Amino acid sequence: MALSVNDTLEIIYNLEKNLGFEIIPIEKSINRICAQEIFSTYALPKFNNSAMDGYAIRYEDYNKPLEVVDTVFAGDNKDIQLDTATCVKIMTGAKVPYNATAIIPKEETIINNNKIEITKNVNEFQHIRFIGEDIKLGELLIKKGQKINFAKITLLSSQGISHIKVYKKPKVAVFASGEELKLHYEKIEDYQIYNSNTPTFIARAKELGCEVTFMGQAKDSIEAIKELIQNSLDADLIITSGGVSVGDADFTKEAFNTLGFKAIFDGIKIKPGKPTVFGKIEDTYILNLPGNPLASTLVFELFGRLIIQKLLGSSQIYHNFIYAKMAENFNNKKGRITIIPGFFDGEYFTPSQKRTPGMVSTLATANSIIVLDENVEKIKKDEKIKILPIDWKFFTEEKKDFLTK
Ligand SMILES: Nc1nc2c(c(=O)[nH]1)N[C@H]1C(S)=C(S)[C@@H](COP(=O)(O)OP(=O)(O)OC[C@H]3O[C@@H](n4cnc5c(N)ncnc54)[C@H](O)[C@@H]3O)O[C@H]1N2
Ligand code: MOO
Repeated sequence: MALSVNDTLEIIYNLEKNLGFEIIPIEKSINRICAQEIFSTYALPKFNNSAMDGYAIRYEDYNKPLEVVDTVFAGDNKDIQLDTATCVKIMTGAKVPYNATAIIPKEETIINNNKIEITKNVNEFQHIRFIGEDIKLGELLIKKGQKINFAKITLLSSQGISHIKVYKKPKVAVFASGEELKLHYEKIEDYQIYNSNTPTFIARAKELGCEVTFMGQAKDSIEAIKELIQNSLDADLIITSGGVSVGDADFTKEAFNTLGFKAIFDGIKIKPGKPTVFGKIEDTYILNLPGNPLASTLVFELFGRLIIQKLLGSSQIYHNFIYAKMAENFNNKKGRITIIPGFFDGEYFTPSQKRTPGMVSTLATANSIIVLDENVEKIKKDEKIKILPIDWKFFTEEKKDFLTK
């Protein structure tokens, strides 16, 4: 029995997996998922320091000529106390004297006989960067399950943290079966086709942060498929495609079953991709996608990516979306939740024209999907829709004015 989309998603949200971890240098942690809570061990700034090259003064003295009694550079460790009508020359980043309550930028002073006069209005505490105003001591900086990106590296390095605990990359094994299939580097006959699904899922699983192994390609026989499955069982997830429907040569399901496969779901009430099967042999999850190239990739984008988020240890396991407008009137056959690929230009979503389940060309020009409720029959031009990005570096080939005015 095919499962509803909601039930399928609930199963994925609640998947269980013991995730291994490793401790690695932060330089190697980009795109990895943090497996610990990281708290600050230093306040930042560590001490009150100057935001300008200029003079540190006592605010109450600002309208007097002030004698320059010392100079402090960034990195100096001087404990200075200002007397009445004195100031110190100070550099950006240098420690502010204990009782200094304003910094005067150099260009707002006139210096004469080692005394400065201030030429502009002064506000109390101006240009002082106060201890802890950026990061407080003991503040939670990175949560378990968050992805490390360049900005998290900023946090870690600013705290002098050299190594962190991250979840191990999920091991993903990919293979395909089908007598008609050949790999892209093989010679093919007129009656054969290239296997495009396996390279697709290898590439996508790598993009999503997995350690991926290509296991090979089985002939359409139970024995051949069984061998591939057995060789893949040290993976956390096997992704395979094809052989799930009812054709006479669809042996994949049978091969899995003879190896103790426990189905978690068998079929999803979705279009395309209904014959998707998901289950487990021992500790290895198995996602058996339909053979049709577009069907398998779309179903993977909606469900497979979330399975991978779970296996990565990410706390972001739900789809987010962007509101957009439909670029044209659109008709849909109602009855099943439907995934429509298309192109989002930053404002409008244009459904891909060619999008039948067996096509391979569609996603190369799409960058997002919309998922239509089973009752949707029509969407009007300009109607508000929710898009799920599938290619999320937001650059464009078209020159655009991106300034908010
Ligand atoms: N009588 C029925 N026939 C079909 C049904 C059905 O319910 N009743 N469902 C259709 C749907 S929906 C889909 S999707 C496909 C699923 O078929 P399989 O998953 O068993 O896949 P195959 O039969 O092996 O192949 C389908 C199609 O995809 C091509 N293919 C397969 N693997 C690859 C690959 N690695 N790279 C590129 N192309 C691949 C294959 O050549 C076929 O054209 O079943 C429908 N039929
Ligand atoms: O999974 Mo099939 O491609 O729905 O048509």
